[in-house]
Amino acid sequence: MSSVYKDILDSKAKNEKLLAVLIDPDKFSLGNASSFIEKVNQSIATHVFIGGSIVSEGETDELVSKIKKHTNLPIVLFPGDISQITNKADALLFLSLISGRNPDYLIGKHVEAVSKLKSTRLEIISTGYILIESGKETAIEKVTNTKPIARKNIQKIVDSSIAGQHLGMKLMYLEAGSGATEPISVDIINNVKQELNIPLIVGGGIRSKAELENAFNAGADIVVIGTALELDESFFDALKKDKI
Ligand SMILES: CC(C)=CCC/C(C)=C/CC/C(C)=C/CC/C(C)=C/COP(=O)(O)OP(=O)(O)O
Ligand SMILES: O=P(O)(O)OC[C@@H](O)CO
Ligand SMILES: [Mg+2]
Repeated sequence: MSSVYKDILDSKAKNEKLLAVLIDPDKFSLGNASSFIEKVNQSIATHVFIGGSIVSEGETDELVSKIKKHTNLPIVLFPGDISQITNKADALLFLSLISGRNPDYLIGKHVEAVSKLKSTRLEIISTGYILIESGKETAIEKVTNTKPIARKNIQKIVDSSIAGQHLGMKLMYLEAGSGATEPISVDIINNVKQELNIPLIVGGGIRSKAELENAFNAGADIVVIGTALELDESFFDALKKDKI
C-alpha cells in the first residue's frame, strides 16, 4: 500500500491525531510561501492540503513546486476541479460529493480525470465528501450546484458516511465549508464516529485550539484548517509543536 494512506491508518490505530493545513492557491501569495511553510513546519501540522473551489489553471502546479522546497510534510491535493491535479504533489483526495446529487461531482469529473492521472504518480485516495449546512451558502454549494445536508439531520449524515464506506471509500470528510461560521458540531462527529471504521476528516470554520481539540475529542482523525491561518498567522503560535 502507498504511504500517505498507510500512515493515516497507522496514526488512527495509535490514536495519534493529524492536522492538515489547507492552502488555497487562489488566496495565497507565492512570495509568502517560505515564511508561511516555516510556521507550518514548526507547528503540530502533519499534512499540507492544497485546493480551492475556484482556482486558475496552472496555479496549483506552481504553488506545490514552491512548497515542496520548504517542507517534508506530505502534500495532498484537495481539488475542486481537474485543473488542480499536479504530478508534483504526493497524493490526491479523489473526492466524490456524496451529500449532493450532481452526477458531475459524484462520478463525472472522476471519469474526466483518468487520462490526466495516468501521467502522474499520485497516490489516489478515494474520499467521500459530505457538505453539511453551516448557516450561510458556501462556495462549494455554488460551484457544485448542490445543497448541503441539514445539520440537524444527523441520521442522514451518518447513513451517507456509511454508504460511502460500503462503496469502498477510504476516507470520509465532513465539510462545513471554508470560513464557515460554525464548525461541524461535536454531536455530528460523535455520531458518525460511532459507526464509521475508515478515518474521519473534519474541516470548515475551525478557528481556535479549543475548536481543534473539540473535533479531535469527538472523533476526528484529521482536522483541516485553512481560512483561520490564511487570515491570521499568529494562530500558529497556539499550534506550536511543544504547546500540545
Ligand atoms: C475528481 C476530481 C479531480 C475532481 C472532483 C472534485 C470534486 C468532486 C469536488 C467536490 C466539490 C468541491 C468544489 C470541492 C472543493 C474542495 C475545496 C478545496 C474546498 C476548499 O475550498 P474553499 O476554501 O471552500 O474555496 P474558496 O476559499 O476558494 O471559496
Ligand atoms: O478554510 P476553513 O474554514 O478552515 O475550512 C477548511 C476546509 O474544510 C475547507 O474546505
Ligand atoms: Mg478557502
